[in-house]
Amino acid sequence: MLETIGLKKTFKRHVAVDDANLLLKKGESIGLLGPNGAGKSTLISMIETLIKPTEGDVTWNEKSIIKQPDLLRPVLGVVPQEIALYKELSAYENVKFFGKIYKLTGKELEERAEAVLKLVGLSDRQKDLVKTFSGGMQRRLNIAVALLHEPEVIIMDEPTVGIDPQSRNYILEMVRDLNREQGLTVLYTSHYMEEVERLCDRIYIMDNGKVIANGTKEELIAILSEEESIELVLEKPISTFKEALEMEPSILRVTQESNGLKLIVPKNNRKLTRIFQLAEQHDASITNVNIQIPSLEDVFLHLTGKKLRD
Ligand SMILES: Nc1ncnc2c1ncn2[C@@H]1O[C@H](COP(=O)(O)OP(=O)(O)OP(=O)(O)O)[C@@H](O)[C@H]1O
Repeated sequence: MLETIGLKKTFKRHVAVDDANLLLKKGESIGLLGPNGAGKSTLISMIETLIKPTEGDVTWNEKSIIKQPDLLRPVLGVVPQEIALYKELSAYENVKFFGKIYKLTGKELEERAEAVLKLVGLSDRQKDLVKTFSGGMQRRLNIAVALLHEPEVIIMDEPTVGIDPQSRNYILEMVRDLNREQGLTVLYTSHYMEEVERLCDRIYIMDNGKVIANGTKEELIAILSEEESIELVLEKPISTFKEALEMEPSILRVTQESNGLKLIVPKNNRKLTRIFQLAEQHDASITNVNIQIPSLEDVFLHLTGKKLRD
């Protein structure tokens, strides 16, 4: 069991992480969601014992790893946000190099190297130089390196940023299998709500250094149980129509979407007639209306006032 207790990190006068309490139980998969600068990487770096907290503690099976980093390090795998590989070496050479850092040698190293390359689907490219790999293949190799020493816990910091959909899908399926079938405990940070929804048992939402909510997807959505969203598909954007909707007391929030507007309104108080009246007044042509129960994205917006990928 991995736990952060009142964790805080201050850089000069800027509080990057403030009183963060996270609990990651054995075999669980948790997601850490937050906009840029929310403090996710700083929080993770403290768990990885790469930076020291200003206040608070991180415990592994109830023992402080701030005091004894070596309790967690041997069982922790880390997939950093930036790809950390030697581009002039082959995939196999990279894996062997990092294996030696984990103190693997001889037959054991060879077996583990083969196993992780197979797991990430790179066995047939193992002799090729990393510089010839696509971004997605490099990410997969980065994950292979993190799994070499058969960790119990893996921390992945946005492991699918900037890669092709096929590699992304491969990585998501692999992490899911490792968690569900092999019991690997996973802490996964992402900008992609759908990834966290797909992979994680529980989700922590961070903003401005604070953990502002946590729970299962259903629990988080229940925060908005009194609300629903109305999607208005518009022929073309009309800024005065958006402004008029924003002024309307019965409409809680208005956000711009690619093909129109999304409104959050109280349940049972949709005031659709009023919306259509305003559309007419502002010459806005509504081509479609969808009424939906809130999504996790709506919860995020409700809690942080921001879209996840602003
Ligand atoms: N070494 C540092 N010195 C000063 N400020 C820092 C340092 N590291 C992070 N910060 C600041 O702390 C805040 C949190 O940053 P952090 O990188 O943890 O956010 P994040 O949620 O991981 O964002 P992203 O998704 O962009 O990686 C930011 O305002 C950042 O500028």
